[in-house]
Amino acid sequence: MSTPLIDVDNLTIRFNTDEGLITAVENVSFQIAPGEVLGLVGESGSGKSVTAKSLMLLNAGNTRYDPASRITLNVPGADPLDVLSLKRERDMKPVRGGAISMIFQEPMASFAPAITIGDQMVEQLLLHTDMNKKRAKQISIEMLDRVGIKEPAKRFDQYAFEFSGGMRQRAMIAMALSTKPKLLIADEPTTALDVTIQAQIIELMKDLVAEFGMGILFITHDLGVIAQTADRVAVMYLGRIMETGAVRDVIRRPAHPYTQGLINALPKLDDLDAPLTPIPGDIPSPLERPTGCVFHTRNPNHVPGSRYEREVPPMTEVAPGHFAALFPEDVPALKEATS
Ligand SMILES: Nc1ncnc2c1ncn2[C@@H]1O[C@H](COP(=O)(O)OP(=O)(O)OP(=O)(O)O)[C@@H](O)[C@H]1O
Repeated sequence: MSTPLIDVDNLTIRFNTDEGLITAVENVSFQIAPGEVLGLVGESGSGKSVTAKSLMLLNAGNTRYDPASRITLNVPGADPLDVLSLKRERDMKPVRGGAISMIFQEPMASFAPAITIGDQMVEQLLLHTDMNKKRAKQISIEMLDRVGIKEPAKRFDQYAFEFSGGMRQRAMIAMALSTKPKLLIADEPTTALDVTIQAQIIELMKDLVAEFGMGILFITHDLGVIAQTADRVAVMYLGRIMETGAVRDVIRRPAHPYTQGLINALPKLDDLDAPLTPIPGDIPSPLERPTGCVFHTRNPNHVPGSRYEREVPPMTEVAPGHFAALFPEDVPALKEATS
């Protein structure tokens, strides 16, 4: 990979709580290149949002980043930025709505109810660019048009409550993209939408990646959405990456039992009578993180007493560019190659 836009290295995030220090993300590493979409997938509570928020330093006040964690933002033409070292609000400007923008599942949360959509878009542009108000209005209307909002000049003067759900999502994308971010973080951006609008939004995002060449971190619990949108995927469980690689390789040939479980839990459209096979058990509380491989307590193939109970398995390359958190002796292809 050429210089990645964002380089997350060994990220460990803990939270100080009344019950003690809990680990939400542990030794997570990934990179995103310009024009690349990385999907981050996993069940609720696996640490996807906390990971994403760390890129913009948006986690709550009780967050403790491990000193060995590094997040480096490489914007072409600028010096590499050590994100976790930023302390002052004004130094954070590049990562908050400048080089990085974020869109959320619930667009209402992104818009102030009593300010028009247009004024909010203009305000954001004035904050992050050198353009004047007239140009900011022009760009905002162009962006509303670009995301498929009809009569954009009229819509510019309306409030979020006057928009339908799908339109609000489009407006939020327009606002997030108007500053031309280098990296877009999309946290479950289509979960609340019906499937037709969801498909339109996904197509729109793909077009925009091609047009602007930005990188996207796309977060979802839905593997089907990942298959449609991402180039590569990282599968998270209880704060750790279990498997990562090109999306087709990971979905067609999942190597880790957790990824296999997520795929088996999906309904099969060609066999609606087939029983769904959810992953057994619930995600343990972060206060009771299993030792060794965090998934061993739910792995249906777990052999009691095996080293997975004590040791954290390394990210083993199971196929070129495709890694899984397994000891090498448990990867069938590697076993054949080495024996
Ligand atoms: N400020 C905080 N203080 C304590 N714990 C927190 C805090 N923020 C997040 N957590 C915990 O961190 C863990 C990971 O949460 P996160 O929201 O990243 O999960 P997620 O994978 O995005 O799930 P979802 O799909 O439900 O959004 C959870 O156990 C959550 O309760």
